[in-house]
Amino acid sequence: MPSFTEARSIILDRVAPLGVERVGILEAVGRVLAENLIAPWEMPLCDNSAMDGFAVRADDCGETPVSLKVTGYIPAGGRPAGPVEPGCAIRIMTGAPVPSGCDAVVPVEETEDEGDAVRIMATVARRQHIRFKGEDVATGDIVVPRGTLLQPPEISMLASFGKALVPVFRKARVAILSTGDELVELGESPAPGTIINSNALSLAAAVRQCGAEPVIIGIARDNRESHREKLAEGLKADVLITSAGVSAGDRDLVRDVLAELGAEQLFWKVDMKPGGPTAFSMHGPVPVFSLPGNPVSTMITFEFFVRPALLRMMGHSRVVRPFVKATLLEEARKKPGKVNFLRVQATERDGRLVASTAGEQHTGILRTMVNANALVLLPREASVVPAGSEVEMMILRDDVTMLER
Ligand SMILES: Nc1nc2c(c(=O)[nH]1)N[C@H]1C(S)=C(S)[C@@H](COP(=O)(O)OP(=O)(O)OC[C@H]3O[C@@H](n4cnc5c(N)ncnc54)[C@H](O)[C@@H]3O)O[C@H]1N2
Ligand code: MOO
Repeated sequence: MPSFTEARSIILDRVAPLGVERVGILEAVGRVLAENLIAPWEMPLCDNSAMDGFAVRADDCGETPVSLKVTGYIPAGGRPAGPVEPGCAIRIMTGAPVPSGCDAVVPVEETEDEGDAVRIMATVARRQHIRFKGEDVATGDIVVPRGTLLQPPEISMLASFGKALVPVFRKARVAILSTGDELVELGESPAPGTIINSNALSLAAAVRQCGAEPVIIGIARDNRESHREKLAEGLKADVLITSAGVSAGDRDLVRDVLAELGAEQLFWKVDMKPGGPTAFSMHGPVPVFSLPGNPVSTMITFEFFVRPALLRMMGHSRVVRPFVKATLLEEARKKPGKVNFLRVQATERDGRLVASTAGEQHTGILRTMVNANALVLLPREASVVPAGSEVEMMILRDDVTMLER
């Protein structure tokens, strides 16, 4: 039986980035750039002022205070002005091209207005307050490499070079199939013995959170025909996720029917709890994740196995949530023989991460998952992990280290 890291490696060895598509620049946020952005021109395009003030010749300002005749004005967006005569200055705004002959800009705060002239009060160094042509980016520089996750700074760079359409890795289309005769759809009333198909929604939410596109294809009932029909439909997507029907029950048909449809099973059962009965197979290029049906197990196995795969398929290079060190605040107990993941509430206390249990840890308890923001790894052979132990913890929610104000 593979460990969860071995199982994840088996998956990641089998998946690769999908194709490339061009999307509008704002649609590209959160996506991964599929081609290097090479600067088609330099930036800035000309020497320009970094301050509102006066463009001067530094040589005229050897001894300050000194008065210079103001012979012109260049606003931002103004045209580059001709050479400036010795003893003269040009009023200039931030971003405006520095006129030829000038080699420094004096901020307005360091001057006094004298009508037709300006009095320069502070000392002036050559090159001060000028943004030089090409100092940011040279023509031909790779300014955003292929594989970069696009965030506002990269969007700024793309926009600066006129890229309205951006090549990004395609979104994965992820089919989500629930299985089981006990399931009813959201909107129907549950009765004893039935259960609302919440896994389809939690999985769709998780898929969407990864930036992929969920396609909920409904419920396969507990017979071979229904499984065959629904699984075949799901296999048309880039990825198929099923929930339930993978443990030892006599109606657990998912793996069987997948094999019948030609899928190659790469593992079934992982050394972890929750999530033990997870199976993974490939049907041609389509990865198929068969997740256990307990809603908690479904979400946890999505985190460990599906999320990294979807991210890789969409071009991300950082695909695995890390484990960080934390101090466990209460004793945890378990049966030896399997790695367990304890659902915890993580917080930062005096600069250290601490974890306390998020509630009853039975896999059937959904509320504990709602209360949790992290998982603590309890090692395979441990039976008691004492309070105060340093443990490995995986943070699941992005706001854990944000401050409440
Ligand atoms: N004899 C054994 N029994 C079980 C084992 C085992 O190893 N031997 N493993 C247990 C573990 S661990 C888990 S996890 C579950 C996983 O079983 P399945 O994946 O086959 O899922 P089901 O038994 O069909 O359902 C489990 C549970 O989840 C509920 N469920 C199912 N689908 C949904 C859905 N779409 N939305 C919400 N809830 C769902 C279902 O009603 C059950 O309560 O097996 C143990 N048994
Ligand atoms: O592995 Mo099951 O997912 O423990 O409840």
